[in-house]
Amino acid sequence: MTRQSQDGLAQEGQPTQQSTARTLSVPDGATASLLHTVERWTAHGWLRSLDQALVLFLHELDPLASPLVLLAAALASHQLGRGHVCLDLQATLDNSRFALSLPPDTVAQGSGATEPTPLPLPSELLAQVNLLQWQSALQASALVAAPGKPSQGGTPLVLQGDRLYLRRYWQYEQDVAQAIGQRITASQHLRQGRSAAQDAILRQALDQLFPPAGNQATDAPDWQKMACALAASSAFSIITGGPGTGKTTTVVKLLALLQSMALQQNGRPLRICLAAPTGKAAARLSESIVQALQRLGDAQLPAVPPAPGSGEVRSLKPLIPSDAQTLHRLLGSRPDSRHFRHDAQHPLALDVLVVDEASMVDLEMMAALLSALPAQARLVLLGDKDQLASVEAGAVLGELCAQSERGLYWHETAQWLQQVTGQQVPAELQDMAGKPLDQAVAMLRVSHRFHADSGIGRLAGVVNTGRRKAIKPLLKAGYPDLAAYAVPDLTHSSLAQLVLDGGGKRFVDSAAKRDAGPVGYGHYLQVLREMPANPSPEALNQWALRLLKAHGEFQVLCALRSGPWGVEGLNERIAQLLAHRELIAQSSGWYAGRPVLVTRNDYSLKLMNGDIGITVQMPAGQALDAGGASGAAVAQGALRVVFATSEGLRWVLPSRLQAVETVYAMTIHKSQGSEFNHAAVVLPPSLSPIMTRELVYTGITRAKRWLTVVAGGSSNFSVLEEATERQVRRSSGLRQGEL
Ligand SMILES: Nc1ncnc2c1ncn2[C@@H]1O[C@H](COP(=O)(O)OP(=O)(O)OP(=O)(O)O)[C@@H](O)[C@H]1O
Repeated sequence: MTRQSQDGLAQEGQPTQQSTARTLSVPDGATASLLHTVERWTAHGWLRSLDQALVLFLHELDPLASPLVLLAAALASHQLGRGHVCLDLQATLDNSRFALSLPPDTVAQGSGATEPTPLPLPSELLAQVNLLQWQSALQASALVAAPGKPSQGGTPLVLQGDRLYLRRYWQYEQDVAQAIGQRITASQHLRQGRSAAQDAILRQALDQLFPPAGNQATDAPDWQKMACALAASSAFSIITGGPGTGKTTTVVKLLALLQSMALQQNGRPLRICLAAPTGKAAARLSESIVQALQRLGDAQLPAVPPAPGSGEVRSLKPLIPSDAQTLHRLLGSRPDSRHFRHDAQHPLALDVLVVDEASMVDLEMMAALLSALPAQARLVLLGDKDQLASVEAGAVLGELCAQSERGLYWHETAQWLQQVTGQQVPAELQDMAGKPLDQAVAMLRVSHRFHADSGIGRLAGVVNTGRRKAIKPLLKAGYPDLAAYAVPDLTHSSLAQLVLDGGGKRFVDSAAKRDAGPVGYGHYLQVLREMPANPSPEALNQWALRLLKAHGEFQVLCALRSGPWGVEGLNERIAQLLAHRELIAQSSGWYAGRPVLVTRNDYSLKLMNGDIGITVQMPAGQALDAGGASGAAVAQGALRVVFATSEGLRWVLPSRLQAVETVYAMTIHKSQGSEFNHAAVVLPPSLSPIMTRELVYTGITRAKRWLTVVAGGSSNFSVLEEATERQVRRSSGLRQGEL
């Protein structure tokens, strides 16, 4: 039972000796009660040990700290584990039932039924507390720094309005806001100081790069052209948009534009770097840049002056790099340290940095990146603001783009865009209440990948705008690229069909039933059997590339890790199924055909978190080193796992792979930054806290050509409908200031 303490926080029965013994001093009744509750929450897995350790540390630092402060600290730390940068006090009071990450049914039942005193919930503890009381307790605490208090440089907690931070995260947020703010201010001065002659040159280059063909028929403004103009005139810019809206196409044109301007101005090309948060995303960016460069006709490229000392006409294309690297590699990560080789004292040597899949960049990484960026360098972030936020705390891109649907362009921004692009910003996207940041964000609004009759594009749009009622009719409408069906249990034949041959018969499109249709895992396992006899190293490498490509054609995605409909259950079931069909020799351990996902960067093996490899049985005497060149001969039948990395193929001994898992099924979280010709999103029978609009949208948009949506159990897609209504709002204060 809970009763009330003097400071308004409800308390439970007396603590055990064990809990008080952990603290340095003997706490008073209310504090002891809170410490006891925190201990029990941790024991039940409602809090992390890390959260409890923080509370004990704070109590040691200040034995007089109010239980309200200790509770706030526990919840703030817990929120970090859920991706929130801070604890939003008001939101917690409004919805204190969900202050801990418990499935709602566990909350309702409590879990202390078998214990002497029922386990109190945060909602019970906070029942009599209001925002003012909580803020006052925090303001008064020696552990908390807050505006208006005398300097409290070293306090572990910081209160900013109704947001409580652990100091480190408050600092990251300050640093990020300040660094972006500085770049935006510099850009405003830059744009204001532009001469009419400079704008005329810019307009000419933009007209050349963006010939008017595509958009004339629709009267829609050419957002790619406007995005390019905004980014070309800003030290910081964001180009956001859904799949296939042309982010890479635009950035390649931007880089061509920036190089041509640099060559005109001082004869020297810019040092450009491309990066992404994961190895997979970096590889995909490289691929997309190469393709976008191929599509860019020479006639579209602005003229550049001849190289000094030679009369030769220079081409811009070689000056646009296509090799992207991970952010960790760019910044120079060090083993066992959260500090990078590059920081404010050792800045990166570059003039332009393009970061793709920026929605996956967490706050700490963004702070590190901005601090290592030289003041004069330009930063361009690319990403889809509606995708899942980073695994670690923060939702930087989402927050910076929070207003991008509404544009909020100032009149002067719209006027300047009209002047240099000839494009009109629609009146409804102009608003003098916009902030400086809004002037640096461009949202691409037309998908060029999905046709008007594409089910994938429509489903993504319906989910993204929360139109729950439109989902089922859309799934049943017979779109050629979309199949949706229920699978009552994991042994059902339709799941087997999907996994083996892609379930082409389920698609309306007749092409889907022919060779060019969607494939399942049977496809790459067939290629596996086609290893050439006695191959030369080159022939083996060619075959391995074909194998990896075939594997990338299809992927089963799911929301959860554990349970029968999670990665664990599906991996086991799919492996059994393939073994039963004799497509693989066994369903556990290491065997030819086992696809594995790297779950941690391994710099010695040059493998990145997210890389996928296939286990293969080597031909007799084949001599290959890890890089695919000739090396020590391997015994007949020895297993190697082959990976395609940015530096070519790598052949690795299974025993050297420390952090890998089988990847017949992959969580949607892990799939971010990847795309598959055919993606099958398998939904669990019931809703779990992890299932949100962002998760489902991210899953759907992994499919490039074919999408299968499987409703597990008897849910009949209600899980999809319900998840669509749940949007993640990560607490943070990035947009609270002048940004
Ligand atoms: N203005 C345009 N007109 C016609 N097609 C376009 C246009 N812009 C891009 N495309 C085409 O759309 C496809 C996707 O373009 P791009 O790769 O640039 O998009 P993206 O937003 O980077 O996609 P992703 O979702 O892979 O990140 C490409 O095939 C490209 O040729």
